[in-house]
Parts: sequence; C-alpha cells; structure tokens
Amino acid sequence: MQLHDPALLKTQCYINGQWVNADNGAVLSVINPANGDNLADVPRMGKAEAERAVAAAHAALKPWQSKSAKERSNLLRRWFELMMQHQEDLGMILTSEQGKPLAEAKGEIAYGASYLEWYAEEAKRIYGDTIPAPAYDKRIMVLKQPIGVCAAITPWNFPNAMITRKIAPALAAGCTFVIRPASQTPLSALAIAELAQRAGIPAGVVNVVTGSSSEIGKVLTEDDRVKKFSFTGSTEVGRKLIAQCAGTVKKVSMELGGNAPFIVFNDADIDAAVEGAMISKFRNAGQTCVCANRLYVQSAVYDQFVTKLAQAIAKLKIGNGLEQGVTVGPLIDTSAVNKVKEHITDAVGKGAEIVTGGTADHHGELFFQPTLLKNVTQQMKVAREETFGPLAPVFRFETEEEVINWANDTEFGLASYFYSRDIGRIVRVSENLDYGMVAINTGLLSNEAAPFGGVKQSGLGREGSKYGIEDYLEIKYVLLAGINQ
Ligand SMILES: NC(=O)C1=CN([C@@H]2O[C@H](COP(=O)(O)OP(=O)(O)OC[C@H]3O[C@@H](n4cnc5c(N)ncnc54)[C@H](OP(=O)(O)O)[C@@H]3O)[C@@H](O)[C@H]2O)C=CC1
Ligand SMILES: O=C(O)CCCC(=O)O
Repeated sequence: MQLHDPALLKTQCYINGQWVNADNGAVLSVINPANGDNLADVPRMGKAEAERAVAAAHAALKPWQSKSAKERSNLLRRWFELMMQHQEDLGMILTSEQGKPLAEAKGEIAYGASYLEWYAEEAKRIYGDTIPAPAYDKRIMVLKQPIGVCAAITPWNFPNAMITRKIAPALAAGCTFVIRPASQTPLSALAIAELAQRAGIPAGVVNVVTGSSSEIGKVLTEDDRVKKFSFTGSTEVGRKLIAQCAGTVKKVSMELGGNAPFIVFNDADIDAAVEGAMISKFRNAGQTCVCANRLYVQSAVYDQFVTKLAQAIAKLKIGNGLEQGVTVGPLIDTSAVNKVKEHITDAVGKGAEIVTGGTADHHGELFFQPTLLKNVTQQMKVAREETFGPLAPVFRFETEEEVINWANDTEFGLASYFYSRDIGRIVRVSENLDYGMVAINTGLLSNEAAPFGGVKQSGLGREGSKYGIEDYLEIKYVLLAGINQ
C-alpha cells in the first residue's frame, strides 16, 4: 500500500498509550476483498488484553474528566484536523481493507472527521438546568456528568465513521473509550488511534483492541467498570449484546439492521427519484444499513422509473476501488455475495424479472453485478430481509395507504425515503412511516448535525447531532435545602 505517511499503517493494538501485540503473539490477517491480497496482520487479542484496555480507560477517566470542556474541545479539534490532513492515506487504507471506491472512502473520512469537529464544538455546550422547586427554601439543580468508561463494537461497512460517531461525543462528554473494530477492517481503526495519539489525547482515553469478537465482546459488555456500551451491526448480534449488558445494567446504544423502503409516488420528479435511488441503493455496493432495500413505485410511473433506473445502472463501473472511475467495489465476503444470490433466486422463483445484472461479475469472486428486479412482491424474501448488496427490487403499488402498510410491515425501523411534491402527502406520509429517519426527495440522509438512529428492532439511541451526546451523559439531580436559614 503506497501511503504518503507509512506510519499510519499500524499493525499493533493501542492500549494505555502503548502499541502492543497479543499476549500470545497470535495475529489475524487483513485481506483486500478486491483481490485477496494479505494487507497486514494485526493482533488477535482476547480476554486479558481487553481487561487491560478497560483498566486503562478506567484509570484515565478522572484526569480526562478533570480537563476543562475547552481543553477536551481543543484536542478533539486537533484530531479532526489531523484526520482531514491525512484524508488521502486514510481513504487508501479504508478502500484496501473494505473495498469501497476511493472517492467514497475519502468521503467517509470527511464524514467520520465531521463527528470529531461537531463534538469538539458540543463539548463546550453541555448545559445543565435549574428547576423551580415546590418549596420556597429549596433549589433544584440538574447537572450533566459523563457516564464513565464506554466501549463499542463496530462493523466493517464504515470502518472510520462508525468509530468517530461513537467516540467523539463520548470524549466530548468526558468519557474514556475502548473500541473493538470488525475483524475485516481493523487498519482504519488503528490509524484513527495513531492520529488520536498525535493529537495529544492522553494515554488510556482511547484504546483499540482487535481480535476475538466473543472474548473481547464479553469483557466489554460484562465488566462493571464499563458504564455504556455501543454497537453497530446486525440485529441478531445486537440482541445478544443487549442481553450480555443486562447483567451489569449498562446503558446501551444499538444501530442495527434496516429494511429501508424507498417510495416513489406518481407526482414525484422521476429523474430526481432515480438519482436518489442510485445513491441510496448503490453507495458502498449496497452495504449500508440505510440503503434502500425495497423500492416501491406507484403504477403510473412504474415503467418509466424502471427504464430510467436501468439506464443509470448501466453507467456504473465495477472494479477495484483503487482504480480510477470505479463506482462499485467488491462485497465484503462470500456470505455477502451468497445473500444477494439467494434473494435474486427466491424473487425470480416467485415471478420477479431481472431487468439488468443478476450474476457474479468477472472482476473476481466477491464482485456482483448491480441488479435490477421488477415485478417484485411482498411474498419475496427481499420484502422481509436486508439484502446488504447491490440489488434493487422494484415493487408496484396503487395507493398511499397500501404502500404505507407495506413499508411498515417489518420488524425494522431505521431509514425510509419517499419522493413526492404534494405537500399534504409529504406531511401525512412522514408522520405515518414507522421509522427513526425519513428522507423526502433525497437519497442521502446521513450527516453529523442530524440524529441518526432507528425505532423497533433497528436499535436504541441516537448518534450525531445535539442529541447524540446525551447517550454519554448522566443526569444528576441536586437538591439544595435550607436556603432561608
Ligand atoms: N447496522 C449496520 O450498519 C450493519 C448491519 N449488518 C447486517 O448484518 C449482516 C451480517 O454482517 P456481519 O458483519 O456478520 O454483522 P455482525 O453483526 O456479525 O458484525 C458486526 C460486528 O459485531 C462483531 N460480532 C459478531 N458477533 C459477535 C459476538 N458474538 N460478540 C461480540 N461481537 C460480535 C463483529 O466482529 P467480527 O468482525 O469479528 O465478526 C463486528 O465487529 C449484514 O449482511 C447486514 O445485514 C452488518 C454490518 C453493519
Ligand atoms: O450502515 C451503517 O452502518 C450506518 C452508516 C451509514 C451512514 O451513516 O450513512
């Protein structure tokens, strides 16, 4: 990997300000999904190292909390600046281990860094309250205090931004952190830690431990010194981790699976809807939890939408994300490819038609052609399960009531999208969609200023925005009596 600053490619973990190997020297290989190359080996740590990371975060807590909000803010700001300064290299590392096109990877670095910038600012705005007391000689004060040591397990699909989105509000609030990144994408996490060190964030405040998900996960969810646990990943694993956190009654944040409806009404601007569908569906080769999973298009514009979407898909360029002009990279692994295949086979078996794509791509075993299916129905697997791949299934609907029922007929409730120019419908549909996020006339809703999160089995809590920091704060009620003596 050709980096301007080769020292960003770290192959050791970061605990208590030290770069360290696994106690037993074990490693796990990081593979480039585009070509199978072994990029690096990183430590395969377990229980003992995870406990040491928690101990380091615990020891660093008081001194970190004792810094002024402005000092913490300045350190976060410095970290943000370093991330932007090294955007090119961080993008290169990200594309190499994850597969997304370099332009998208650099976009993720800027997106990830934006959380550091945002919470550098919010650190100074953690306001308490005073409340009129029911008795004349009493005063009620409300303090917001850091919750304590926090820990997170993050996924491979956004190896940078899913870390900064959690760690930035935590550090701003005065908490310390242990991160356990996905096994497929640890290099981005370690590079983030390198920049934290360069920014001057004190030892123990940020710790990164790579290795066994079950062993490290058990420590992070069960150790009583960890007061808050945050996870982004599948609903299935999220459920297990919530249960593990129950033993110590930890506060949890969960960003879990989605099954986003993308609805196009007859009155929509169809070209805009196609453009939005392309971004929402094919960003990161369809591997985001907010990707359009079900495209519902009203009868009168159905054929026009399908034709235009097929034309837009034909312009996508598949390949290694480091190659110029590539817009769709490989999927993360074979099980991701198999899931796409399974959804296509199921749909076609039940009457759907392939308009374009539908098969593996010649670039390699993890590449799959962007695929468009029409005549898709609620009886097919794609209606229920998150595909997490480059498959756009287009359903036909007749009425607003019908499409809202279908859109809400899922245990998930993360992102939803719709296109309409009718103001009454825009208000009605926004209010009736059972989702944590609703995007109208756009296919991209993520940014640091907005509260990202889901309802139903898509998760708990919000990340980003002024709301995101609340998850890392405790409210303390202070009652002062005897004022008049
Ligand atoms: N909400 C989202 O953003 C994401 C949703 N998904 C959904 O999940 C599906 C499967 O993807 P997958 O990567 O397997 O997602 P997982 O939920 O399995 O992985 C997410 C993270 O959890 C870790 N993990 C897995 N099992 C455990 C465990 N028992 N204890 C502690 N940590 C654990 C993983 O580690 P390791 O890397 O070592 O496996 C990874 O760091 C996708 O197809 C997609 O539908 C996936 C990723 C992100
Ligand atoms: O897919 C995810 O894990 C959520 C991140 C996507 C985003 O922030 O837009």
